Amino acid sequence: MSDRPLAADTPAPLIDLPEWKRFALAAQTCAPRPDALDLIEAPGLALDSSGQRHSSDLMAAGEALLRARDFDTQRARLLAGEPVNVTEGRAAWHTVLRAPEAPAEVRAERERMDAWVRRADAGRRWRHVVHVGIGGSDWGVRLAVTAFGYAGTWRDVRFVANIDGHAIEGGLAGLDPRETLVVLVSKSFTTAETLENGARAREWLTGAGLDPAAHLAAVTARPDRARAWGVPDDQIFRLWDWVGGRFSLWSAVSLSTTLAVGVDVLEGLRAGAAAMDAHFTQAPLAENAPVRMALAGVANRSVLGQGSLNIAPYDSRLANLVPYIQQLDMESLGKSVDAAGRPVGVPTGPAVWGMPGTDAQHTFFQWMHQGSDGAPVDFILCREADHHWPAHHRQLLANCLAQREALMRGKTLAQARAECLAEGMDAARADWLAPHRVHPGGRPNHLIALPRLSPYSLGALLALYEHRVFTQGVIWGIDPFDQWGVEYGKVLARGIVAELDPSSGQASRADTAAASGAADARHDASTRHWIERLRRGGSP
Ligand SMILES: O=P(O)(O)OC[C@H]1O[C@H](O)[C@H](O)[C@@H](O)[C@@H]1O
Repeated sequence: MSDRPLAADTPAPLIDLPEWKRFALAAQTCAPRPDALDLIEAPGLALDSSGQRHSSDLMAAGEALLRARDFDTQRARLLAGEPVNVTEGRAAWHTVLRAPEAPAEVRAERERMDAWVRRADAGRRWRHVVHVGIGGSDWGVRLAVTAFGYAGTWRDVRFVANIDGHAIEGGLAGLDPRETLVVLVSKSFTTAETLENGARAREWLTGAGLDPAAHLAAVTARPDRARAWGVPDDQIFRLWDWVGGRFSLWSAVSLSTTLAVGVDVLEGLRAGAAAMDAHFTQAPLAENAPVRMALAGVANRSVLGQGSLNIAPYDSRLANLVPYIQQLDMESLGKSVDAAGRPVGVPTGPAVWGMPGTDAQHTFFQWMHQGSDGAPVDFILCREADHHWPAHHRQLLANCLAQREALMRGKTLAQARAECLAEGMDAARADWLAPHRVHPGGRPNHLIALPRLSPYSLGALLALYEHRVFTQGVIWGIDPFDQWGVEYGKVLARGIVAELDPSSGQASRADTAAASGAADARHDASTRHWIERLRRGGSP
């Protein structure tokens, strides 16, 4: 960790800035204007912000706010690989992983992995791939494999993330160990879930009479640990400390993606993301897609009090986009203090949730239309489908546009009453039913349209979200690249694991405390109760 002084990275408190007050006032006093089309054509996608509040005054206030936050300098520091992750004193240089002119060591590792995969393909090796990793070492790969391998691939890829033993049991069930490659992905190579699940897979290989080393590959920033764990050097692929886990799919973390759907997919993802990086760097702020999404996100969350953000991809192949963005956004922006440790003073990152449409319409869209809170929505669609049923695609697109229009337009009491009367109800019944059919409308949204779901457009989409998250971090003044909150629970779990083990000394300490009636100061009464009870397993 660097001892770099914080001062250089410490912005002024947001709420003290006159630019913030101007932005907040402008956001409060303008309305969404869906009749004024507000469209940006960015690489790989088009962003329609017509469903967000917008006005020339709000845009000018947003630009002034970004200037006050020294946005140009912060963006340049991100892209130059400077230590923008202030609390951990390191860079977040994911953009270089997809840069055509990447440093030699990055290019060399890309080539080494591609060559390894091509050799495996040529030899038709590894009918089954078991990808073991969690969080940033999992979601990007799941997303890409589902997006491009949705119709099946000759290699069967399974994902094992959870420490729940059922996950690894199911992940290995029915596979032929002789045909199986187990890919362990862990930046730190210390993550308990990944190492435990990896150990079960290794036992499974040994139990089948195989040399596990021949069936293991690893992707990590700590090749020394992977080597000590038993992975041969030529099957260890590198990432670097200066890449955050949730920003790492551009690296060898996507080994399983390339085994499932080809090295070209990863190349396409990188090319789309690199094009979005160039757009983020060069486009004027008013036409800069990530910046516009960030300004809308800050207005919705910090000014208008919207507590969540719904992601609605109208493409079933993008089912894993929701957890991917959940981690990207919530691990990055789920913080309440700025880089100097002061309260930000306004609500920061929203809860991110969602589900592909049209499933979502039959699950929670009722709440979006008429619930007391509602949520801003990012609608995502692909103009062209890759199947052969155009009528399905027309219905899918129609549903997306209709839901969006209903959320924007709403329906007044007078309209609802007139509708009831037109359906033949008498006036008394129309008066009674009409309030149930009112929609407030005015729900903020973006529409993001990809030409089709290509690796290029998906890469651009993911980079759009990465830069949106970064820009919101700059405005709020928080470090979007650390995740201290994840640590606390991990540390407590380590202690409780030992206490749950009936053979451990720690557990007997809890027993003794319970037997003597003395409170065990390490836990509250309820946690202590459950440790005791769960230690006994199924017995009463
Ligand atoms: O890749 P690893 O070191 O195994 O880490 C896996 C995951 O661990 C934690 O949950 C972090 O909060 C994530 O950001 C990270 O992606």
